[in-house]
Amino acid sequence: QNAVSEAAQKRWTTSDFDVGKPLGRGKFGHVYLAREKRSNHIVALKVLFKTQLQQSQVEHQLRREVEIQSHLRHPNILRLYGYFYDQKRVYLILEYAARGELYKELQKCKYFSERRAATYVASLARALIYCHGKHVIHRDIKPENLLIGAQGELKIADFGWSVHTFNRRRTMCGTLDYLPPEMVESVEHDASVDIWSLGILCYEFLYGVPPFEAREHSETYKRIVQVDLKFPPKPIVSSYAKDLISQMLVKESTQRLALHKLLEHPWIVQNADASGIYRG
Ligand SMILES: CC(C)NC(=O)[C@H]1CCC[C@H]1Nc1nc(Nc2ccc(C(=O)N(C)C3CCN(C)CC3)cc2)ncc1C(F)(F)F
Repeated sequence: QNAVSEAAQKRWTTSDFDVGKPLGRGKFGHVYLAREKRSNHIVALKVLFKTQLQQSQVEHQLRREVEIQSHLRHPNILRLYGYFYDQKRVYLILEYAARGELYKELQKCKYFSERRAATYVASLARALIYCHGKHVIHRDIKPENLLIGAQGELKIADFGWSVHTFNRRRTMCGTLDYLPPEMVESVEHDASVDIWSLGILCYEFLYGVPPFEAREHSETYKRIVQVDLKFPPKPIVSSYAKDLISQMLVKESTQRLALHKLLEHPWIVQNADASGIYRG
């Protein structure tokens, strides 16, 4: 039985790990560098306090996050190896991303070069094609949810908002009529929400700010629904990049550029490093 499938089934406890330095704070608790004693495998241990989870009523979201992320295997998706809990805490055993948080990197650089942005966008598109192929929508693609691996590759993390869209085929053989409301989950949107978010992310990689940012939420909301997309004169960005972003930030979700078409777009073809690794 290989280590991975063993990891998925094993009953873990904190005594299986040497817990090291804190990597930072997540939404519901701290994240620590840790080493699994038997395999010497370095991981990130995310510790969540049950009281906080209960207060925010996110237990079902956490269960969905664990269920979805533990089954995904892709180089640009952060692995979730397993979880365990004790009296007061839930522990997620996650892949350690050695180069840390992308949003900090973006803050430091202000904005990325077209090659770096295109390399990241292409690797995220490949990860989303993989997710959508498994009827999983991430729904929360943004710099804060992206980490950087040891080779400089991007890792989508935090599937807290992801959903497993209902596989209609499975239910279409039986009639929908007998399914209770909670089963016919109203996934009011489809995978194209991730294409929109990837377009927002591409813009922010190149300009350092998201396209519809405004002082007031009401203002941002208006700019989004009107798709009030403007490209500032600085920093200078190629017209190919603007063309790609304009094809993704389309109000009609069915008209957004499909992810496999994105990978053939001239801006991606000319700028993205095929391995998904930005080497500077
Ligand atoms: C997606 C999600 C929303 N985000 C998170 O969960 C955040 C919340 C806290 C940490 C991060 N979670 C993770 N972080 C890593 N790696 C990592 C993070 C930070 C640094 C870093 O820059 N320092 C330690 C620096 C070193 C220098 N000092 C000065 C500042 C901190 C280096 C490596 N791997 C896996 C995870 C994961 F996701 F598995 F938990």
